[in-house]
Amino acid sequence: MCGPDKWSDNFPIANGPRQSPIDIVPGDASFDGGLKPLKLKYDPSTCLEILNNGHSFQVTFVDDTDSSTLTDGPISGIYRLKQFHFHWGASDDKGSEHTVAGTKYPAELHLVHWNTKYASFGEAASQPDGLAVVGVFLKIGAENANLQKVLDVFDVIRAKGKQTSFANFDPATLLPGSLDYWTYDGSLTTPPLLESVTWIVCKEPISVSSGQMAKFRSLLFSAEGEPECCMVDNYRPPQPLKGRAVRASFK
Ligand SMILES: C[C@H](CNC(=O)c1ccc(S(N)(=O)=O)cc1)Cn1ccc2ccccc21
Ligand SMILES: [Zn+2]
Repeated sequence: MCGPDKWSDNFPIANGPRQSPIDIVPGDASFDGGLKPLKLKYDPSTCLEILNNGHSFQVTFVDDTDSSTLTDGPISGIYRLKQFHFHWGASDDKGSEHTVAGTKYPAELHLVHWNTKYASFGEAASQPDGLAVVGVFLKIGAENANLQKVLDVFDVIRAKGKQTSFANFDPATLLPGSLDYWTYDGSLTTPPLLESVTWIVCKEPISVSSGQMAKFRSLLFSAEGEPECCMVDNYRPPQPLKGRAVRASFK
């Protein structure tokens, strides 16, 4: 498996100056009163499909209009929602990409948005201000009924390459009550590891039950007809901060 340790062979940017994820140390983050509250406006009718892409599962959205957008927060302009996906572990003690003072969460949600000053996601993905990803930690607790709507279609997308239509899902139902956040300049956490992401990591986690985490682990990295390989530990470990500032939207 070409795990994270091998990525620098093919993607030298893996050792670049603004790689993600990072360990967020709350005491080292500087409160910035100039940061605006996040403004997330999502239209469930833009939800299109859900697919197993072999390294996670993702829910993709129609992004040819400003129906589902991220504005304000640390960014300027309008960023459109392209997709959301998750990262998780083989057990409940690991799985998130960002960590908080060394604490790993069992999973992390990423809502991926692209800057509409560029013509498309693909073009934006190679620009330093091209993408904005909202990260939300998942913490073991009560069953999450909104998340369950996504898990209920896993049987149809169990193997790599499988996809199915997925309509009228409102990603706002996966957001925590508080949208307090940390923000820093970073990258995609999977190859091509492009340094084009303004990261916006929510301080408050959402809940997931242990049984629901087991459902995540029922997905496969492998395609149909291949030896079954459980989709687990699809997270990149924290990368060097290299002098970057992490700002907090809250005191
Ligand atoms: C970079 C793209 C594939 N990667 C991603 O989209 C991606 C998004 C978010 C993360 S994370 N874990 O940091 O949130 C990681 C990878 C390939 N690609 C290149 C051009 C392009 C055009 C349309 C669709 C995909 C395209
Ligand atoms: Zn991700």
